Amino acid sequence: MKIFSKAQIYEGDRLTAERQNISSTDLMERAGTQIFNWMHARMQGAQVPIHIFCGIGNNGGDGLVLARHLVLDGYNVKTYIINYSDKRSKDFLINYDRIKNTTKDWPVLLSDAEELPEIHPNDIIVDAVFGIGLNRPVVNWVKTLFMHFKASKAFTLSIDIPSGLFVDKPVEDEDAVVYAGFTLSFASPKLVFFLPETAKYTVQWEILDIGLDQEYTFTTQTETELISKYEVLPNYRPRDKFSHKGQFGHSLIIGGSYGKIGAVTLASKAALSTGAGLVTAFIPKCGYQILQTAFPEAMVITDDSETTITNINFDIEPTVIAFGVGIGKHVETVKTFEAFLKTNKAPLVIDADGLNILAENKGLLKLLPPECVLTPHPKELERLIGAWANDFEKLDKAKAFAEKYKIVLVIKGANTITIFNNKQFVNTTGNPGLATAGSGDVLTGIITGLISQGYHTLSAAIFGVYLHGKAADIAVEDSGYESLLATHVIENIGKAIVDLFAQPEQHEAAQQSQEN
Ligand SMILES: NC(=O)C1=CN([C@@H]2O[C@H](COP(=O)(O)OP(=O)(O)OC[C@H]3O[C@@H](n4cnc5c(N)ncnc54)[C@H](OP(=O)(O)O)[C@@H]3O)[C@@H](O)[C@H]2O)[C@@H](O)CC1
Ligand SMILES: [K+]
Repeated sequence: MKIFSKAQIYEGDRLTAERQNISSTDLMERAGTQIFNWMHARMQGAQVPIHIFCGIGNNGGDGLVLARHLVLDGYNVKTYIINYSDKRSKDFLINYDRIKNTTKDWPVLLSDAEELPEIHPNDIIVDAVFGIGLNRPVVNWVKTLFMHFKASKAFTLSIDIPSGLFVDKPVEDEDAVVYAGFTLSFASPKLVFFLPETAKYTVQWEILDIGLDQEYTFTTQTETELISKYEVLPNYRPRDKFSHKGQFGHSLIIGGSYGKIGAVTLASKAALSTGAGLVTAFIPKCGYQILQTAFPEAMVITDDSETTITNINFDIEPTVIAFGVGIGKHVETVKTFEAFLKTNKAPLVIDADGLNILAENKGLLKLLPPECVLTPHPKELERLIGAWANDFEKLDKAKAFAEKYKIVLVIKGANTITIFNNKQFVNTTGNPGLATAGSGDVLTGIITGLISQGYHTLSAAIFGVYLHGKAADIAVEDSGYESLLATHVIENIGKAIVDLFAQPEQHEAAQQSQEN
């Protein structure tokens, strides 16, 4: 799913009105009506007190449309205007008149924090104070109002975006943002729903289709894409009946050190479980028996050293090489890595201490093969690109770094973001269970296994991150978050692949067609 920028959303709204020959007021009516339908389907007329807080721009206008429909349908509604500015938008004013004329229900005007209404924990708050038009910090009394929402413990439904959250800037004051239980967003989710510092402002989100011009939404290129099943499926490479293991490549996993042979075992298992034709592990001598016993499907080549990697030397022709899991940073390891990079021609996936070696020897970066995959977690990323002040600066620096060295950068996190060529792909699968030992090794193996069978490194990174998260999502159904082991993720890669082709259950299908 595309994530549109603020400018693209405004342009989409404008073009839609123009091409469909409707007014912006009609589009607002659609938006507000969609929210009403969503609430009505869930509330079925329940008389829970609903407090609707409307700003004076178009987000507030959406709130007024919703309020009008709820009042006309007999809901228990109280509407407030948050009078933070005199610059009321045209469509706000039209809907302000409409609610007064059709319902005789005059909204309450709030201009300071003295007169805040009482809100009970079982009430519902609808937050239509600011939308994507927020462009500066909110004034103090509005901040107090947002804190009042939070303190009430009432369920909060935000329209389009939690008020106080910028679309394209970091939050400076955490109290000046609404904490939403649910956000109903128009046209596309906002990038901030997925970034570590701002994801917490909405527990859940859903997209409401307001019928934006289809040609515009299909043809517009976005900097950010949200990755779910429907984005990875078209890139899936089906196998034909007469395929043989020679077609799926040979993965070489270079890594391990004394006490860390498990990392290579996990990565090797994951590569083969994702479909690599053959897997060879290149490990220190001490790991020979361990690996052959723990994972007989893999072949093993040993280094000259008993405990570390000191001399990368093999006579096979791997399709892809993974470097770094469990490897350590021994000076001999660094030396042999440099020598290896100078002659290597195979696609490369680098993880763990492989990344730390790069960070400590930045001269090696220019030796990386084109479109090399790097999979740092935030600490490893910081060592590579330096510290950042906020998520936006992090993404900017990461994009510049990826561009400079022409690499595919996989930033691991709750919503892993893959960066290549100034585009960012935000993953949607995965869960807190993945915060466990070895889960990164498994991801390295999955990505390697995909490249091995012919996926382009970028597709392999995006698809691999998706599969890794999905396998974990399936696994936690049995294990719960706490008991999830990296091994369980490997065991469920197959189910994650099968799930790509699962037909949705009937109720899911109905919901999807409603959403589309
Ligand atoms: N476009 C369409 O057709 C559709 C749009 N839709 C809806 O419109 C929403 C966007 O509406 P919007 O552009 O009117 O902005 P909104 O967020 O309501 O803010 C209002 C104004 O407040 C101002 N302002 C900013 N920061 C401020 C601050 N800290 N303190 C005080 N004032 C501040 C700033 O104006 P300024 O003062 O800078 O001129 C801003 O313009 C969008 O999220 C969606 O819900 C849907 O109906 C679908 C159709
Ligand atoms: K809002």
